[in-house]
Amino acid sequence: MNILSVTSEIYPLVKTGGLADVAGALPLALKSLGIRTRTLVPGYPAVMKRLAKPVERLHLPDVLGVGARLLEVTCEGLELLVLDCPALYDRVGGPYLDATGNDFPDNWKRFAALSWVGAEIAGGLLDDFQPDLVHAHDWQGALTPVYMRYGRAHAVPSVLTIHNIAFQGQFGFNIFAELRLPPHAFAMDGIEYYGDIGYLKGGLQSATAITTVSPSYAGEILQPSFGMGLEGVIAARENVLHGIVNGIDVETWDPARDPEIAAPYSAANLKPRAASREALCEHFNLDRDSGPIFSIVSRLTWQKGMDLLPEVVDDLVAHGGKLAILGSGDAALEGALLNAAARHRGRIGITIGYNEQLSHLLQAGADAILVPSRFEPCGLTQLYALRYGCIPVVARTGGLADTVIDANHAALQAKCATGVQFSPINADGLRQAIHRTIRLYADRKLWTQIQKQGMKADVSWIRSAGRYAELYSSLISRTA
Ligand SMILES: Nc1ncnc2c1ncn2[C@@H]1O[C@H](COP(=O)(O)OP(=O)(O)O[C@H]2O[C@H](CO)[C@@H](O)[C@H](O)[C@H]2O)[C@@H](O)[C@H]1O
Repeated sequence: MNILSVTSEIYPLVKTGGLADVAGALPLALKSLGIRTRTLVPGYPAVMKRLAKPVERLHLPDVLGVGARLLEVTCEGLELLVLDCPALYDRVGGPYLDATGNDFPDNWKRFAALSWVGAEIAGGLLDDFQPDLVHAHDWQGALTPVYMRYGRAHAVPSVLTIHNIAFQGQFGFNIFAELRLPPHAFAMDGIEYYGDIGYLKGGLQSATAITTVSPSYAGEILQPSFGMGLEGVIAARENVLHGIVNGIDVETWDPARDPEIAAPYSAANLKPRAASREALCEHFNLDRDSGPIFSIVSRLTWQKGMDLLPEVVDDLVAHGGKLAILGSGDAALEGALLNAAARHRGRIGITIGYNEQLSHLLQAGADAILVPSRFEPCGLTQLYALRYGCIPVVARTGGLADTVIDANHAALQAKCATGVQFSPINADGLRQAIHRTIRLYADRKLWTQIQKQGMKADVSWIRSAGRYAELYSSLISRTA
């Protein structure tokens, strides 16, 4: 089976969040099931500099009006097709934002071009690679099924995965002519979205099947409170909606072999965690007392519930806890958390920024991680935490609810608890969850039991890759 994946990020080449982790890990997991995935990604500078001896497959003189090349290369075990289009991607900044943090004004064209090329490949652009199915991700890949539907690849099945419905790719009608879609694509069952153009909306209308990254979130996005305006579109396609929980790359995230942590350890011997705890205290300038260390590895945004933190930190410290924060995002939140750290020297430490290495040390050295997200399609940090014996303290929503077993009385009795869940998702809920975690931490035997139980949880891709494989097969056989 040949799959074309279309994504705007892929670990380890370019990552701003969980999409990159999934786009990077799923092809490797599918490979062991005999499924070959090639991934189409934009040739940002971060990608181009990682490519060793890429092969130029095609010169594309007119990708929505700009010239481009399609390169082929294998990198870190991933088979990549790189859209090298300097006019669209050779920029200072990240994949979506310029150096000052603003959206590139032509993002609509940058990702329409990616999707257009994806659809062309589905339609037979490459003589040695005919995808049996196309798997597109988020709004940046969402026009792929749209171009397929209105073009020559209409018979090839497609899957669109929603990783974050908060980002929908909505643009003014004025771009329509430049997208080179037929006039009838601007319709309610196409890409028209409240008089504008909706990339994710169009993708949801056009893909053969829709997935999101946990069963609970698949149910939630049918409701107005989570669907962010798309609940009606999704409800109309509920019969092709699937929730498949994410796995993690258990090779990269393995406390027994992780070069980024102070000492390797496993569930059989958790003692070496102490070395990472010490390194973490050193980095974040935290007191060396035995109080529990909570951690945060997150975008500092409302989605992630990070605005709740300033409201609970004084209480966390008053109860003997410490907090190590790694994140960046909303400037006002960064300011509030820097202020909290300044008020609580030795108890709260913060590193503003994105730091992959440090995120590993936090999982290995902290006692618990706080994930108070307002909504969370799946969430990956709690899965890394489970694998590292760092107790996840999570809001009861989406994939967080599906992957962490709350340490309630029954679960503790049955020895199956792996973390702490809380609701309602507000400052009081989080405060209560922190109190409960501190009480659990005081019982060292119980705490170790929860750590070990979490480390036993299957967070690998094996099961979920199997579910994607089943879905792909069923769609391919239906359209064959
Ligand atoms: N400052 C920092 N330094 C280093 N690493 C940092 C960091 N901030 C975040 N990260 C890392 O970025 C990733 C974040 O992934 P998440 O799944 O938690 O959320 P995200 O909202 O990006 O993903 C969306 O897509 C994914 C994938 O489907 C869903 O799990 C999720 O629910 C959805 O919102 C993790 O690998 C985390 O360790």
